[in-house]
Amino acid sequence: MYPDQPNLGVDKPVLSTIVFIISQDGKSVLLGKKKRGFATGIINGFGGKKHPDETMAACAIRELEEESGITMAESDLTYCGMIRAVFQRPTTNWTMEIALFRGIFQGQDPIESEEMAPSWYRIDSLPFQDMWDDDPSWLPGVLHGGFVMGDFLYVDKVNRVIESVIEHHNPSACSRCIAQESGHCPLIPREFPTSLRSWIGNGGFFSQS
Ligand SMILES: Nc1[nH]c(=O)nc2c1ncn2[C@H]1C[C@H](O)[C@@H](COP(=O)(O)OP(=O)(O)OP(=O)(O)O)O1
Repeated sequence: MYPDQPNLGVDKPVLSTIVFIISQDGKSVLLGKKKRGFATGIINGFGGKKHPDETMAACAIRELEEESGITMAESDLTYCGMIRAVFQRPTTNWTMEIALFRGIFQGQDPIESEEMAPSWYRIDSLPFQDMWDDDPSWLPGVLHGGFVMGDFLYVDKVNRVIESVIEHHNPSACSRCIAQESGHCPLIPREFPTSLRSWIGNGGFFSQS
């Protein structure tokens, strides 16, 4: 689960992106199974680490094309939130901050890359058993047009969230939250856990804004 460089993300968060391409009927999403490197075997949208000289949106466009062959303009993507994953390690933790984007499929079929094997999945039956542990708590909302900000603390070397806090800015878009009139995701604690704050360290995208 860890990237090759053990010190990456320790002093300041690794900034990265994910793009979710949604079918024109709104019922399916294009995802890819990671074939190599960090998080091999995990199914996710297309994305990766931001280069120093680019914006998050430019990174999203570049990574989408590198991993799926699909070309899109920045204006075709909608920014739909940010999640932060803190990975707990015995002596140091490291952090990844991930900007989320949504786009509508424009007819260009994806091509398998050396990094990702793309497939369409129905939004009402996403393959959560093979996805990141945080995804069930926010991805349905984002795929239905919502906006999310979330923090997740991961246990050492395991794809398992041990603490989290999440805010759906458009709670009506998330079916899990519709079930709870409060508008809060039932999967996460209502109060921001102070213990999670202490794991976050030196801040990054969130603290810059
Ligand atoms: N907790 C998490 N939940 C989630 O949904 N996606 C996560 C996640 N933690 C990381 N990711 C995603 C964000 C990003 O799209 C991807 C990590 O990017 P990679 O390490 O694959 O970057 P690159 O494609 O730049 O890799 P290299 O070219 O191998 O350096 O994993």
